[in-house]
Amino acid sequence: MSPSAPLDALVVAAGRGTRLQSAEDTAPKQYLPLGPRPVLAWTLLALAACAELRRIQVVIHADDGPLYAAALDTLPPALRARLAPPVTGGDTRQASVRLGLEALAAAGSAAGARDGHQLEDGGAPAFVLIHDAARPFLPLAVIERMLAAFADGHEAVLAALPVHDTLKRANSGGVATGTVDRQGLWAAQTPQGFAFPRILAAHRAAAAAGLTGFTDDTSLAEWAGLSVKLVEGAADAYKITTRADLLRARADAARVPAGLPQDASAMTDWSAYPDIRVATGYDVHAFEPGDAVILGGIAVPHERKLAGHSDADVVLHALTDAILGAIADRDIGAHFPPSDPKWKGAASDQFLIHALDLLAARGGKVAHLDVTIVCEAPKIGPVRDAMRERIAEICALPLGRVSVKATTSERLGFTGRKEGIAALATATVRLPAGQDEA
Ligand SMILES: Nc1ccn([C@@H]2O[C@H](COP(=O)(O)OP(=O)(O)OP(=O)(O)O)[C@@H](O)[C@H]2O)c(=O)n1
Ligand SMILES: C[C@](O)(CO)[C@H](O)COP(=O)(O)O
Repeated sequence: MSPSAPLDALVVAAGRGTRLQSAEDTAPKQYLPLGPRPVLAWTLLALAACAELRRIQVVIHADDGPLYAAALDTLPPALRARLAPPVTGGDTRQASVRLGLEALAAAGSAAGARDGHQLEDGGAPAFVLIHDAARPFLPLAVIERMLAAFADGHEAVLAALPVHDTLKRANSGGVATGTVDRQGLWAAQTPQGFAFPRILAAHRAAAAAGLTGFTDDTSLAEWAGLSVKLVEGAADAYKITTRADLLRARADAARVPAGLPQDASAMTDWSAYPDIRVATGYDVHAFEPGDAVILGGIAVPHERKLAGHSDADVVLHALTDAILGAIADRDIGAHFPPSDPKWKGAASDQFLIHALDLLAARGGKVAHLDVTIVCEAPKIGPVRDAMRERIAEICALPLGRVSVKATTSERLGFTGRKEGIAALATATVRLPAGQDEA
């Protein structure tokens, strides 16, 4: 995939959610609320985090026009402008995907003419990511792994997770009849990404052959002879299928900092945030005996660990202070006193999330984060990207807005003597006008 090859997403949202629906629910699962917005709106926000994505085609049920319109009302204009007019789906997921693909193909032949919609059609895409509306919390890192696979020349790419549970086959009476070898088994998620002409042809061929039973697009692609490349999916990209999944999603939505959906920066109209603030944070922790340090939210194997009341993650602590600095709201110690036993051994992502919540409460957004780690060891280069990904995930930021750097202090001072690690962070945040109160 060349950087300029047009990439579109297709979101299938025409199902009825029969495995979840009960008397309590007034709508199919993709329109049920998860905090401030329905499932489908979260899904679109997550996809829109991908700056390379040109347009999103949603496939809806013929009965769901008003529900779809209400879902769109919860989204910012910048995102709505990237949506093609919705098209009506079919009786199966397979049929809905095919109808969505046909709409994207038709965009190629009727550029700019559909429904007088403001979106510049610009032709059919070169690549398409097909995604379930029912998977609202797709991390941007998964999309980035898929784009990397396209760039490596793969024409069909599946986000999937290795199966870790022992698998049983059972009879209709619920009695085990055998154990399935899980070696080499993966659970398919979405997105599933394809060279657009290849998946369109495959779906057309399956329909022409009267084959209607494909539960996902990569099984159809395999049938059509495409080789499917697996990339690592994410536990967070789970599908809402049952009521238990819905309750899990409601809890997850509550943990996402208010006003900071997953693509907060990618979709932001920054002109609405004229108050630009840059603040710094600094933290130091000493080494003590151990076998790994926690840095930037990940465990880095090392001959020592960092001593501290919490997990002693200097990187997340420095970032937390930088964000608190930008909103002039004291420092991490004031919010999370080391004297409070509650924070003993605490994972530091919660400190950072608290600072992000305070920023969001003022209507603000993070524009950029930059950290410098000062230590002789461990080596930061090999874990830099994992650290960036974890920070981006915690802060709901695109990866391109998170920077991690490292330096030694030339064997000078306490870091040079390998007595501990220091981290310096800079946060650039943007706020709406009028946030001057102390
Ligand atoms: N005719 C269909 C069936 C499913 N889907 C979409 O495909 C995704 C994955 O399907 P699934 O979880 O099975 O959704 P439902 O079919 O709605 O659920 P159920 O099988 O419980 O009825 C969902 O986003 C769903 O809206 C669709 O667009 N058209
Ligand atoms: C596409 C899919 O979400 C991949 O896991 C899945 O196949 C949808 O099928 P379901 O059986 O209807 O959940």
